[in-house]
Amino acid sequence: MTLRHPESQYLDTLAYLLEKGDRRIDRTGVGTLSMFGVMMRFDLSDGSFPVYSTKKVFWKTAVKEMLWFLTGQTNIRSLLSENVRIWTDWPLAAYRKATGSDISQEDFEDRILADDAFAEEWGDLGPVYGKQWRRWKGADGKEYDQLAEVIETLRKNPSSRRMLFHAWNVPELDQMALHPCHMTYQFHVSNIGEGLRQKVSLLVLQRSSDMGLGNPFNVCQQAALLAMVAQQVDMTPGELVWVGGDVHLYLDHQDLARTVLEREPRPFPKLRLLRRPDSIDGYTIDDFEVTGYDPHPAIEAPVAV
Ligand SMILES: Nc1nc(=O)c2c([nH]1)NC[C@@H]1CN(c3ccc(C(=O)N[C@@H](CCC(=O)O)C(=O)O)cc3)CN21
Ligand SMILES: O=c1ccn([C@H]2C[C@H](O)[C@@H](COP(=O)(O)O)O2)c(=O)[nH]1
Repeated sequence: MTLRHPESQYLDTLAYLLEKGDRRIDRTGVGTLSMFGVMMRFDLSDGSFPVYSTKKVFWKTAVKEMLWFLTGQTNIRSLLSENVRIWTDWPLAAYRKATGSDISQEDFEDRILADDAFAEEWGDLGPVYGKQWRRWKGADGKEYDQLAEVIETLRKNPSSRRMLFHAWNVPELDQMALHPCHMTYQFHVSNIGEGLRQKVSLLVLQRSSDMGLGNPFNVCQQAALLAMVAQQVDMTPGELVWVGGDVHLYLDHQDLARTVLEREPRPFPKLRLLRRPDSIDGYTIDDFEVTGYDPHPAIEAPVAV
């Protein structure tokens, strides 16, 4: 028996959604085909970087979003200054609704970049991922750096079953532009005490997943996070285990899904980190070298807001 390409986990999910997905209305009003409960596993131990090949994935944009989470920032201004525009729709919708203005996305983005006060008032997404990962505010008034704690435990007590951070901060949910989708990141170390190099794996629980746009981004940025954490704790990256709750295909992404299903997956590229920064806070996009990425063409698709 030969193993199938790991990307077939993605493609099989899309095929299932197209054929048997539960057709349901959703918060955005677009409508989805959905299934509840999916697991995909990607082995990163040979340097593979799970960037899907059946459509071009803008992996740099996805990794830049992950680096932005790591900074703890929640304002889209720092994303825009890196030319990442995937979060603009939500503050833009809030601005248009509050002011009645019909400002274009470009003008809104230019103003966020140029005008400090405007950026502060209209560019913030509320206490989303970065805030919760790095500065979770406890009832005791203290701020908790969940990610730093996980890295510390990986180094000092790698057999722990308590190595996780999460973003589902109940009292702050209603201040967030969107509730966290990738909400729990749990780490696990194998090869402890066997004289072999230790391997660290990551399981992500994603309560809601847009398979057309979000999932290709999420899988590769989560693999990038695992590569960074592994490097920081001197371990080999093991598996990325991706678990989805409500896994869905928006109704206006059905052609996208049919197109990728007609394509033959190509080998995943390899990821190499070119530098070892002193801490998890030291990475930049230039540290990521991706070789052998030869995808089929990009497919444009609308995002449900
Ligand atoms: N409906 C929905 N789906 C999502 O995936 C999603 C949200 N909302 N809201 C929050 C973030 C924003 N995310 C996004 C938003 C847009 C793209 C997107 O448009 N991707 C295009 C172009 C990428 C680019 O311009 O660099 C793509 O082809 O992948 C991807 C992820 C992921 N999340
Ligand atoms: O990283 C992300 C962020 C968001 N999504 C998708 C999943 C859903 O389609 C929407 C969020 O809507 P909810 O009504 O809050 O579930 O965004 C994603 O796939 N990946």
